[in-house]
Amino acid sequence: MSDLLVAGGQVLRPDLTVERADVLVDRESGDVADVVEPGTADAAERLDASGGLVIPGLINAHGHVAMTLLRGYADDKPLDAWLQEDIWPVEAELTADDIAAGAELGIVEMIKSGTTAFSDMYFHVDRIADAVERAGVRAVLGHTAVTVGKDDEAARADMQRSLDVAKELDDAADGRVTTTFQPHSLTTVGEEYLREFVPKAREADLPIHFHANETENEVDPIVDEHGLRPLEYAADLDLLGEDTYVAHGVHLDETEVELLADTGTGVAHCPASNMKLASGMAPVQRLRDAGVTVGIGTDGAASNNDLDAFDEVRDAAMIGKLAAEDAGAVPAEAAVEMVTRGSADLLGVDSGRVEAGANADLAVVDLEAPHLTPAHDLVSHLAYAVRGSDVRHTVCAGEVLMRDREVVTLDERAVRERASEHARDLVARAEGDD
Ligand SMILES: N[C@@H](CCSC[C@H]1O[C@@H](n2cnc3c(=O)[nH]cnc32)[C@H](O)[C@@H]1O)C(=O)O
Ligand SMILES: [Zn+2]
Repeated sequence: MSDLLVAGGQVLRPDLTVERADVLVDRESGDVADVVEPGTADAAERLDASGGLVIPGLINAHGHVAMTLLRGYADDKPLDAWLQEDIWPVEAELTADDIAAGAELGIVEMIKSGTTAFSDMYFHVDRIADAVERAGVRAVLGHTAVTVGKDDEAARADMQRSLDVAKELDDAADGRVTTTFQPHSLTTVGEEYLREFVPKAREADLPIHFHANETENEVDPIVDEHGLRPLEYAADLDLLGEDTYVAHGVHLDETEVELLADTGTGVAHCPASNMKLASGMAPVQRLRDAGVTVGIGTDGAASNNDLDAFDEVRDAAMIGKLAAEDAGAVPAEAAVEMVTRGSADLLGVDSGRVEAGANADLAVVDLEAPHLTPAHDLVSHLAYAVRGSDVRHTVCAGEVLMRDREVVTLDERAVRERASEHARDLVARAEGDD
């Protein structure tokens, strides 16, 4: 038998109701086989969910996982200054081994806080895919291309690399890795390169992911140069569509919201990063009202500064109310829906719901804690009160990744030690070069 039974707890159903049930997992297919009456099924392996809530593993729709190495390295600056003065000079020194160490750290952090899938934009992506494979999580990866500051040959090579990596790594790690073509943003990739390479990505049927409308500094130059709003410019470049999702979408006008809705383009909302870099407040309720699919992401650990998706759900609910000036905006159900079904839609994975046939990507949240007492409404708790450290077990593709708060696929202590070493050496190299 290759079944796993997550037994003895309550289960969050796709309609966001909660019931007492056991979840039967078919480890062969990696799917949920059934959600059954408590005590009516048995299996070769059991995970104890008593006193807990079984939820779909959270899905982190946008980030840069290896940036865990830069956590706390540079804070308290706006995006442009932060990237140009602090982050890019250090990233220029990053080796493939650094990125492997940072990716492992980020993945361990996500497994520990109940995240089973993430979307990532970075480089040395083969090493990130390798970490994903060993850790057992699910990821949508890609090589992020930047052309500003590069000569024509280097710029074209970077764009080509984004295409090549997306083709090569698609379906890696037994299908747990899929890919996107990734121009970094509309201001860090020149128009000529977008005109040349976006059609190639479309031809190859590659989904597309890029940063858009994150800060006002990113909007104004496009309006000045093209006389178009950034997403109108993106539409003109054939960048929008059902298999495109943009990160951020903070500064959007009404035309752009409609463009997103009409083209089926998704938005990965990153509330903590937007607050920390003072980028602005994404109009999340307006996007949802217009029918835009919104997922939730942490962005990199250097602008957050953690990868706990529960924090992000709470931030999304909070800042969504501020942005709409309405305490009824982005209610708990909406926030929970975004980090599960919404993010799953963006990533193109059949996760984010505990239901027969869906991927068995699950987390069990321990409810026996003072900050989760009493339990009037567990969806409210998931949005406003649960923390990543409340997660007891994590399962992805039917395999147990964390049991009783202990990560079983990677050695947490070794991963932390290796990452600390790489981070220290990296910063020494970068600062020594000045
Ligand atoms: N720096 C590389 C490739 C970029 S990877 C993705 C980039 O996104 C950067 N990044 C992280 N967070 C954000 C954000 O919020 N907005 C824009 N870029 C970000 C990150 O530091 C990283 O440099 C090159 O020059 O070719
Ligand atoms: Zn980002």
